[in-house]
Amino acid sequence: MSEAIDARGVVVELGGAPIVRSVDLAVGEGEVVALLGANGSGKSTLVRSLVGVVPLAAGSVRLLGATLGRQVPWGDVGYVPQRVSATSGVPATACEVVLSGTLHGRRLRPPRDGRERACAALAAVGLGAEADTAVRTLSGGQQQRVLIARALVRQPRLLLLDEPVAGVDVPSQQTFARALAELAAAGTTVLVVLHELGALAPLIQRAVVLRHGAVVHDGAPPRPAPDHAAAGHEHIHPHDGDVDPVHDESGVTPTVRWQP
Ligand SMILES: Nc1ncnc2c1ncn2[C@@H]1O[C@H](COP(=O)(O)OP(=O)(O)OP(=O)(O)O)[C@@H](O)[C@H]1O
Repeated sequence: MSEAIDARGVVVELGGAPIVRSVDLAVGEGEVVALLGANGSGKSTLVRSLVGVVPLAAGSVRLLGATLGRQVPWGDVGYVPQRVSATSGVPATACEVVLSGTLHGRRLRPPRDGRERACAALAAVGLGAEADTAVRTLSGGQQQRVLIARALVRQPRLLLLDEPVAGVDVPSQQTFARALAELAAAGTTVLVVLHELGALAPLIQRAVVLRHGAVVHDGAPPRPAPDHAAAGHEHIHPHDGDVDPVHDESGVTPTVRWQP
């Protein structure tokens, strides 16, 4: 299996402090991997370094077989940052924002079927009825879904999502999970930062857990104990192995919450 992401010895320093500490991360083509960890463990910073938004202090990254830089086929890469208000001041409709996702490199005009594809991508995140709505009038959660649709419309080979469903209502999470499942079935590689697996749990094949900027677990995703997963309860379960997958920064409290 060739690697869609091949990161070796990645170190990121921000404000003079090491935030990501010598991370090796290989994600094979077609894999769906969750990046987990407590607040401040470096998940966003790692993902940002993988797409070149923050510079590497050391190490190397290859995406889709190319060294990070202009050689990467960016048209095949979708990236949705953690919720930002980047769209809130933009006088554009949801459809127009999504259409901009089809533009990259030398492609300066949307494809002929652009609107159709944009509408399909909006429908995939539960916003089919909002295509012509000005994004600035949408809620924060809806704007985040517009950005997800903007990444989906590329029909990317590699999709990096930073907490895509944080603050999104459960039905919309499920709609999004279905869209992601379709992409994954079509062979798209997905690296998704999550606090909880939630609606995406059935898709996640592997979990990488960061703590203090270093990988402390890379393997099976945390899963609920079946006899405890009664509806309406929130449970905390350590992983089956000898490593608890997510701790708070004190290293004491497991914080993998399973919501049935
Ligand atoms: N630009 C910056 N300058 C200095 N420190 C930063 C910067 N950006 C992030 N950090 C610090 O890096 C650490 C990791 O942040 P990061 O956002 O990557 O963590 P995270 O695991 O994604 O957290 P969360 O789950 O809260 O989003 C935090 O301590 C944060 O304060």
